[in-house]
Amino acid sequence: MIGVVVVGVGIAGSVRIRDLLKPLQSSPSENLKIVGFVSRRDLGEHNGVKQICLEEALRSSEVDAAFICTDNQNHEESVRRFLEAGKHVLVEYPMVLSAHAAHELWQMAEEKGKVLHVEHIELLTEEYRALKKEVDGRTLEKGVLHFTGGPLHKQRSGFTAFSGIARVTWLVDLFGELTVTSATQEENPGEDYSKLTAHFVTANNKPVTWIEERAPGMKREKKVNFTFTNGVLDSLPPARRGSVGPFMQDQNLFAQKLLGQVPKEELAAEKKRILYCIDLAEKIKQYCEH
Ligand SMILES: NC(=O)C1=CN([C@@H]2O[C@H](COP(=O)(O)OP(=O)(O)OC[C@H]3O[C@@H](n4cnc5c(N)ncnc54)[C@H](OP(=O)(O)O)[C@@H]3O)[C@@H](O)[C@H]2O)C=CC1
Ligand SMILES: C=CC1=C(C)/C(=C/c2[nH]c(/C=C3N=C(/C=C4\NC(=O)C(C)=C4C=C)C(C)=C\3CCC(=O)O)c(CCC(=O)O)c2C)NC1=O
Repeated sequence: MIGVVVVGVGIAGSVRIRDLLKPLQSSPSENLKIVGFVSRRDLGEHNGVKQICLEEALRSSEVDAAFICTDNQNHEESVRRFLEAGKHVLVEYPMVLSAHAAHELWQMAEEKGKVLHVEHIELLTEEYRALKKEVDGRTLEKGVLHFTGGPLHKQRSGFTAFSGIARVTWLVDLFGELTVTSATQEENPGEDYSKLTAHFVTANNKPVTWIEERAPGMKREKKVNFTFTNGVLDSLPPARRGSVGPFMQDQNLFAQKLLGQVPKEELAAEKKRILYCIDLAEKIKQYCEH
């Protein structure tokens, strides 16, 4: 069995603990065993799982892997410490809040011979699968992806291009290579309002726009408007509810990696996409700062 600790017990951490306690039958996740969780708060236990301190988690020979489910600001330090301690790491997206740290930590994982897995559940939802199917094979003329949601804690979540990396990942997975041509951020701290607008071009020089807008009371929603040579897609296609939730699918993928069941080419493509998207986020940040 592969011993796992969950670090950070918020929405994501609680789902992780739940899924580790109840793996899908005959799935790779059955090889994972939760040995405890780490929290900066004193929680004692959660769903019958005991709290252990960070130092113990790093030191314990029972712990083979850590799930980093803390706020974005904490990811870099936690990933680094668990890799240094010789543990495999699963980290919730965004992996870290700078391109430099992302490349450095990936290199570190490779030197240590450890699996570094970044959760990207936005690619595993039925909503996205339906969209991808609709877009596949069509030629884009121009596109807009507009996300809205409630405000985030700026310090803990990091710059919008990183906290919203799931939208960048959608665009890259749908349309391939993108180049940032400009980006701006409007903010009204008094009203907790923020709006990021980033402009890209595709490899064929077609414009793509990403808008990430957050304010109190704004519904978590994604709107698309994609113009193709053969028509317009102006809403997300309907999707059925999947039988396996995205976090559980992600956990299975991580377990498969630990078991050496994922082909090298697939691992390399995934790493390339993750670092490529983080590099785009860094570019967007630079545009907004200048
Ligand atoms: N929620 C989701 O659906 C998804 C989340 N993610 C990613 O997962 C990570 C964590 O996100 P999420 O779980 O949503 O964030 P939360 O705000 O729910 O939790 C973040 C951290 O805050 C601490 N915390 C949680 N509740 C409280 C509380 N009541 N009082 C004080 N501290 C608290 C926990 O750390 P501690 O236990 O150490 O105190 C926790 O790890 C982020 O990187 C996010 O981007 C990615 C995809 C989907
Ligand atoms: C209800 C409040 C609620 C909160 C606070 C919430 C937080 C939240 N959801 C996220 C993504 C995500 N969240 C979900 C799904 C969920 N996540 C959930 O907490 C729940 C309850 C579901 C599903 C019913 C998915 C699939 C993603 C990936 C990005 C996407 O496709 O939207 C992220 C990562 C950053 C981002 O992409 O914006 C955060 C912080 N999501 C919420 O729905």
